[in-house]
Amino acid sequence: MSMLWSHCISKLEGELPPQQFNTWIRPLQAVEEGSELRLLAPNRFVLDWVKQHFIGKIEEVVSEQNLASIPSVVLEIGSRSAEAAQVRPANPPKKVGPARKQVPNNLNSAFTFGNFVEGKSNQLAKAASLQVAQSVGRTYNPLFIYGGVGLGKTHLMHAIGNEILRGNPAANIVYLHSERFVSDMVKALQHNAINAFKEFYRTVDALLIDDIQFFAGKERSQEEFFHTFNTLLENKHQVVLTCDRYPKEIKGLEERLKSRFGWGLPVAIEPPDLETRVAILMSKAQQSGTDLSPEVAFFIGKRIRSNIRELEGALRRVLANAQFTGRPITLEFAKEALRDLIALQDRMINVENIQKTVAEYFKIRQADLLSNKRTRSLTRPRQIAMALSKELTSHSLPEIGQMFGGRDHTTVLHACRKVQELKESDARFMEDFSNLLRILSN
Ligand SMILES: Nc1ncnc2c1ncn2[C@@H]1O[C@H](COP(=O)(O)OP(=O)(O)OP(=O)(O)O)[C@@H](O)[C@H]1O
Repeated sequence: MSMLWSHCISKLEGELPPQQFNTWIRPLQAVEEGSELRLLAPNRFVLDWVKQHFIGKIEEVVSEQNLASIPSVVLEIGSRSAEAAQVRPANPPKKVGPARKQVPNNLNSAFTFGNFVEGKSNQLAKAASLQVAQSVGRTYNPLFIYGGVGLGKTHLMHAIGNEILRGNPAANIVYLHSERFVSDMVKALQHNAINAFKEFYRTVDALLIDDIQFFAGKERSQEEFFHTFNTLLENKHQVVLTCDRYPKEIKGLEERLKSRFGWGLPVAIEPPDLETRVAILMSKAQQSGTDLSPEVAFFIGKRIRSNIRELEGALRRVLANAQFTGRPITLEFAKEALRDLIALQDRMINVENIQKTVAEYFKIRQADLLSNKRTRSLTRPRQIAMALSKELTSHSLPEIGQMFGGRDHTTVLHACRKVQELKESDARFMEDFSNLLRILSN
C-alpha cells in the first residue's frame, strides 16, 4: 500500500465510525503517481458515494501529512490487480475437466429483489446485494450482511441467489444455515466422507451461509469453513454471509475468520423507520390481494416496531380476522384485532425500562436521568431517553416529563427535536440511538 495512503487510512479509521470506514474507505486502493494520489474504487457505487460524502475528509487528511507538496486526490474505478494484469501475462486458462453436475439449490423463490421494499435502513445492503448478484465474485467478496433479527438479511441472501440464477440458470448456488454446515460436517466426519464434503462446498459458484454467529465456539467447523472460504475466494466464487452482529463483535470466532469476513464488504441492515414499515405493510397486503388503507398501515407501523417479521405477523393476523369475520379492515377493526399484541408490547417497553437501558448503555446511574444535574454526560442520555419514551410508548409529552423528575412538557419536546437533529448530523450519535432502539425492540 502507498505509504501516504497507509498514514491517511489510520487517521481516517480513528475519525470515522467503523461501519462507514469499513464500507467506504477500506475498499479503496491507492496508487501514488507523481503529484497525484489515485484512489481506486471497486465500482461506481462506491466511487459516487465516496465522492459525495468523503472526498473532503480525505483531502483534509492528505493535506495534514506534512508533505513538501500536497498531491491532488483523484478518484476512479479500478483495482491494482486489474492494472497489474495489463502488463503481466494473462491468467492461465482454467483446467478443462469433466462437465460439472448442477447441484439442486434450496433457495426460496419467494424472496426476490422485486418484493424487497427499500428504505433508508436497508438501502445500502440492497444495493450491494444487487451488485453482487450482477457481477458474481467480482465486486464484494465476501458480502457480509449484518443486523438484528427479522430485518431482511435472509430475504436479501435468497434474492442474490435467485437473481444469479435468473442470469445464469446453470449456476451452482448453495444456500444453507450455518448450523446445517456444522451438522453436515459432523456427519461427513462420522462417515469418513470429509473429502467429499470439502469437494462439494469448494466447487459451488456461490455459497450463501446464513446466521454465521452459530459458528462461534465450534472450532473444527471454523477450521473447515476457513479453508472452504479461502478456496472459494481464490477462485473468485462468491461468498455471502449473514450475521446478527458486526464480524469483530462475534465472540468465540477465530481472529483470522473475523478479519477475513471484513475483507469484502460488511453492510448493516438497521431497523426500518416508520415510512419503510408502512411501505412494507402496504406491499405485503397488496401481495395477498388486499388494499390496506394508509390509516391502518400507519397504525400498525407505529405500534409494531420491533422487526419486519413481527410486522408481517401483525398484518397476517388482521387479514385473517377480516377474512374470518367478513368485516372491512377499518382502523377500529385493526385496533381490535391487535389489542393483546399491543398490550403485550406496551408491557415490555415502558418509560422505566427505557431509563434503565439508557443508563446501562451510557454507564450512568438511572437516578441521574431524573435529577437536575446538567453536565453534558447526563443531558444527552437524558434527551435520548425522553425521545425514546416518546417514540416507543404511547405516553404524552407531559406524562413523560413527569416521569423524568417532574419536568415540563416543553423540555421533552426540546429533547425530541434535539435528538432528531443529532441523528441527522452526527453519525456516532445515530449509532448510539440505533443500538438502543435495537436493544429495546428485541
Ligand atoms: N425490506 C423488506 N421488504 C419486504 N419484506 C421484508 C423486508 N425485510 C424483511 N422482510 C420480510 O421480513 C421477514 C423476515 O426477514 P428475514 O427472515 O430475511 O430476516 P433476518 O434478518 O434473516 O432474520 P433472522 O436474523 O432472524 O434470520 C421475511 O418474511 C422477509 O420477507
